[in-house]
Amino acid sequence: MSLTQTGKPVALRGLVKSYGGAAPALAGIDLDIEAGSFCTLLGASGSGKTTLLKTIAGFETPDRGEIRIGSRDIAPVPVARRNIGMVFQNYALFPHLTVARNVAFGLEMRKLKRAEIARRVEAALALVSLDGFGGRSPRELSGGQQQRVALARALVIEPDILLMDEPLGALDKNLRQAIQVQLRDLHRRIGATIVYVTHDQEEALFLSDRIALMDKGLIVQVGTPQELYFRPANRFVATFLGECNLLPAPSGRGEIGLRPEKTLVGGKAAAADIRLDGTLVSAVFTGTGYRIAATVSGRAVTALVANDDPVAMLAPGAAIPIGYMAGHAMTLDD
Ligand SMILES: Nc1ncnc2c1ncn2[C@@H]1O[C@H](COP(=O)(O)OP(=O)(O)OP(=O)(O)O)[C@@H](O)[C@H]1O
Repeated sequence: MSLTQTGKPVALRGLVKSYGGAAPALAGIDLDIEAGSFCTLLGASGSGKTTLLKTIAGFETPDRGEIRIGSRDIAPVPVARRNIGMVFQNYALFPHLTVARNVAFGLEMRKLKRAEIARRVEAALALVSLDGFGGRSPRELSGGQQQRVALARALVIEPDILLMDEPLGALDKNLRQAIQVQLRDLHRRIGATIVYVTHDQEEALFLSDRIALMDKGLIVQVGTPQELYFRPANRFVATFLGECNLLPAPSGRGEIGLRPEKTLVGGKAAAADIRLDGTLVSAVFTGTGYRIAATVSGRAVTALVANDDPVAMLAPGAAIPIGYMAGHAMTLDD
């Protein structure tokens, strides 16, 4: 048996949630998540990501607004009947139960037949590459393996949507990257709708079909990773997602955003559409090249150059031309 399924779409309308503090945790959220897509809620600490996830799950009740999963309004539906899978940072496995019993938990609650439970548990463990681990205790597993058990436990109930709150937050960087690859692959195979919370922008870029960037209880911009990276709506998005140089617009009104990889320095700036006078601050070796820090009229500018670029050999304080092609300048609303 496989756990392949078609996830359901999620529609959030005008969600407001206040805990009684000065500013609401959710200040009016509108968001459409396509069936079977991987949507990430990205934002700094306190932006409202977890509150939004808990509201969808049913652990928090919104003050206002509507949540639809598929065609049904889930406001009146209790947590246990929402058919939502959940995975959190601290795996919350039952330490006294075997891996198989942990995974079986949701199915036992639903009173499925024993043979059916065994079959689905086996399929779920295979899905997360833990075949043969059913008889072990969670204590005998690594952090990454425990997180995969938590994932199998969430998937085994064939949820309409899968909510994940910083599931890789407790893992070290190498393991996190390995599990990101597995998770992306798994999502492609099973077709579940996933709503994923992280504050790690690289993780969001790597995993998501769409990213909803949150700030102060609002969604600032939603789009594909490429849309947010190349067409940020405003300065906040431009600087939150990836690095961004901010320079005065050639028109003299407002600023433009320029990615370091589109920032030309030294000889390469000679052919640029827009040329500026810069001063070298430092050139730091990164392995793949040098990271150039410079200033232009008192503003900090970062550029990336190849290992053999003569600019990297100059002394700090040297005058260096800086430039960019007009098409690479990102117009920012504010
Ligand atoms: N149970 C609660 N009682 C009171 N205030 C809360 C509660 N939970 C969250 N908040 C407040 O609501 C706001 C949003 O918190 P939330 O946990 O949703 O943010 P987050 O983006 O998930 O942050 P983090 O990345 O740190 O988990 C914060 O100002 C937080 O202090």
